[in-house]
Amino acid sequence: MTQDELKQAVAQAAADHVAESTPVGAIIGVGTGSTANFFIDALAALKDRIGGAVASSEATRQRLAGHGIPVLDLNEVSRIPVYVDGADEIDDGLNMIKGGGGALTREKIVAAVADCFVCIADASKLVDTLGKFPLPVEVIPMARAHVIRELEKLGGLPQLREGFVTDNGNQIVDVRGLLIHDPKGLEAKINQIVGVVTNGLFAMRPADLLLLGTSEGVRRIG
Ligand SMILES: O=C[C@H](O)[C@H](O)[C@H](O)COP(=O)(O)O
Repeated sequence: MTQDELKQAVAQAAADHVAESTPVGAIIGVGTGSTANFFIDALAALKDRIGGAVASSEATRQRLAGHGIPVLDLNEVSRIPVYVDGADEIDDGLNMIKGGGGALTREKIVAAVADCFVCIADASKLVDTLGKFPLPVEVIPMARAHVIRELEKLGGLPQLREGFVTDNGNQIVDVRGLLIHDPKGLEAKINQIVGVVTNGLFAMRPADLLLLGTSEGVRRIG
């Protein structure tokens, strides 16, 4: 199977999970990226059953709207039973690195409101130790140089993502060369650097369920 076919299979499995596990009229949290895009396409078949969706990025908002799925502002929503999103890396404790597409902050906000985080990923994303994928950090532009110096002190090789602006008007610094043995501790430590909005470690709020696309079928972990 190709990587896209694996992504499509987990996206369909997530849409089936939404249909089975949420009440009619539920608001669904929707992530960002190529795997999440397959999920949005699968979710379109449920648009008369769900109450609408909360988007984790402008790109996702546009794709949902293109399918005629109502998109709600998070501030109008008190409960999201399920949030479905991809990941750049995930370990067997369901801690993740996210933000390859730069949407980490809004993703973390929607995930924080959701009762259940379902991660959808092809098998290449499952790793023993997080950190091979450069860790994205969203920074307030005027703090960029300060944050880069502080990230260097943590042992990483930070690099500005040139020409990229997040949906929040900020910049992304990608940190290479980290072997992350304590994802929760590092997530907290980086978030304490003044000028950091958030970083792409999702360890304080890991996924609850991983739907992993393999050539033998979709594996459920968690
Ligand atoms: O900012 C982007 C998100 O965190 C994505 O969920 C992540 O980068 C995975 O994207 P993809 O499904 O395209 O590999």
